[in-house]
This record gives sequence, C-alpha cells and structure tokens, in this order.
Amino acid sequence: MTEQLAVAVLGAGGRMGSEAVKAVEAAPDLKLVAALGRGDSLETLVSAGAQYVVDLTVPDSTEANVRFAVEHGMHAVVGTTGWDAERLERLGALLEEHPGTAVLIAPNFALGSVLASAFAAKAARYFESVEVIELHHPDKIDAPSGTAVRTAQLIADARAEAGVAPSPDATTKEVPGARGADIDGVRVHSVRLRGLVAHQEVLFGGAGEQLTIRHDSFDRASFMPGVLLGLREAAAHPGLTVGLDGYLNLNA
Ligand SMILES: NC(=O)C1=CN([C@@H]2O[C@H](COP(=O)(O)OP(=O)(O)OC[C@H]3O[C@@H](n4cnc5c(N)ncnc54)[C@H](OP(=O)(O)O)[C@@H]3O)[C@@H](O)[C@H]2O)C=CC1
Ligand SMILES: O=C(O)C1=N[C@H](C(=O)O)C[C@H](O)C1
Repeated sequence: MTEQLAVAVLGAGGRMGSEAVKAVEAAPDLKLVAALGRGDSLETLVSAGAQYVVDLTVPDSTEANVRFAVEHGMHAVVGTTGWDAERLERLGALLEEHPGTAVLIAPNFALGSVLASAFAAKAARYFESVEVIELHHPDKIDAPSGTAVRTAQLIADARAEAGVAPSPDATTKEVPGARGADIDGVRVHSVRLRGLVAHQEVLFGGAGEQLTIRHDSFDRASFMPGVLLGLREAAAHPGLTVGLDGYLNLNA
C-alpha cells in the first residue's frame, strides 16, 4: 500500500469538522495526525507532521490558518466561508511564494451542489431573470452562504460574457432587505430555519416559463466525498483553486 497522507482537521469539534474527522479516520489512504479546535496552537500541525490541513472553522480564523499551512508547506483544503476577493488575492500572492503548495477553497463540497452551480452558470445566458434562494440551519453565522455567493458570481460572469441585460426589476419602494443581497447584480435571498441543513434554489424566469435548479444537503455526510476528493487531488493542483469544480473534469 502507498504511504498514507497525513491530515490535520481544524475546527474538529464543529458540525463539519467532526464529520471530517470521522471521514478521514475511515479512509484507508489517509491518516488523521491532528484534530484542533479554537485555542489550540497551530504549531501542533508541525509537530504532528501534517502534510494536509482541512479548515472547517470560522470566517475570522480561516485566513490565518491557511496562511500558516502554506508557509509550512502543507496543502490546504478549505470549506470555511468568508473568502472574499481581497482574501483570495492575498492568498494567491502567498502561494506564488510557495509554488509547490496547493490550496482548494471549496464553497461547497457536495458534488450535487457543485453540479447545480455549474448547471446554473450554463443556463444563465438563456433567461431574462435570475434570482438565488439559499436556505440553511439557523446556527449558521454568515449570510448569504458562500455557495450562494459563488453561484451568483458564476451566473453574473456568464451573463456578462454573453451580454445579457440585468434582470428586470421595477422596485422603487422597498423595505430594506426585501429584495435580498445584490451579488454582482444577482439577487440572493437567505432563509434560516430549524430543521434545514443546506439547500439552494436558482430560479430562472423567461416569458411564460421558469427553470428551477435545486440542490439539497439533508446531512453533512453529503460533503465528505468532496472533502476526501479535495485531499486526494490537492497535490496535483498546486496554487490556488476556487471551487471543487476545479478538480473535476465537468466538460468531459
Ligand atoms: N464547503 C462546504 O461544503 C461546507 C462549508 N461549511 C462552512 O464551514 C464552516 C464551519 O461550519 P460548521 O461546522 O457548521 O460550524 P461550527 O461552528 O459547527 O464549527 C466551527 C468550529 O471551528 C472551531 N473554531 C473556531 N475558531 C477556530 C480556530 N481558530 N481554530 C480551530 N478551530 C476553530 C469552533 O470552535 P468553537 O465552537 O469553540 O467556536 C467550532 O468547533 C462555516 O464557514 C460553514 O459555512 C459548512 C458546511 C459545508
Ligand atoms: O454553514 C453551512 O452549513 C454551510 N456552509 C457553506 C456555505 O456557506 O455555502 C456550504 C453549505 O451551504 C453549508
């Protein structure tokens, strides 16, 4: 058997981190060498011999965690939200100084979600109107979800490339927030409801028709194949990759 990849999980006590710990422990080609929570020293990653770091923490800590990993030659597979353009730019610059190291920033590890966003990007140019609704458990601290932001950006890019006009909207009187967040010109609405895990609908409207692209994660188990795929593929993708689709050959 080939040597196991030495993996550390950050945020190991959280909803996602605890699932990731179990998934890594169950994978024969991976070895869990550290499971860290808030307050634990990142130096433990070095003493434990981690080659790969999975970050499932909070937006306030993820950038420093990933910086530490990259500066110590560890590949990072990141599911934590909060990676805006400025953070990605700083990370890209850091990775240029560490050319053999890989970082995957994956707004969503669920393969169905990745596909749904890709389908939405494909459909984006063909409809006059588009809006995104994301629905999550009420313990989530950020809104809109990272997945919704990424999906809206992909849709906006596809529409801009095709020269599609902004979605029509006659609203002139609005209770603040009623029309959702504006992400690159795409309206994104966030629902927080007990009982939900992670769900998203992209609504496309044209004359006399609607296309809805919906994905549901009913259980955090849905994210684990993507986490494992990220770990197994990272070393083959040095530099910065945003979106698990960067590790999938979706155009095959
Ligand atoms: N990409 C994907 O597919 C998915 C991404 N996510 C994202 O992952 C992140 C985590 O989500 P979730 O598990 O639900 O959140 P949780 O709040 O359940 O877990 C976060 C964990 O990180 C810990 N933590 C906070 N700061 C640090 C730190 N500096 N070092 C190590 N651990 C730390 C927290 O500890 P404490 O409780 O003490 O604060 C907590 O245990 C979110 O950004 C979420 O949006 C979630 C699901 C899927
Ligand atoms: O916090 C969550 O739960 C999730 N976070 C990610 C996001 O913000 O997109 C991924 C998934 O939606 C679950």
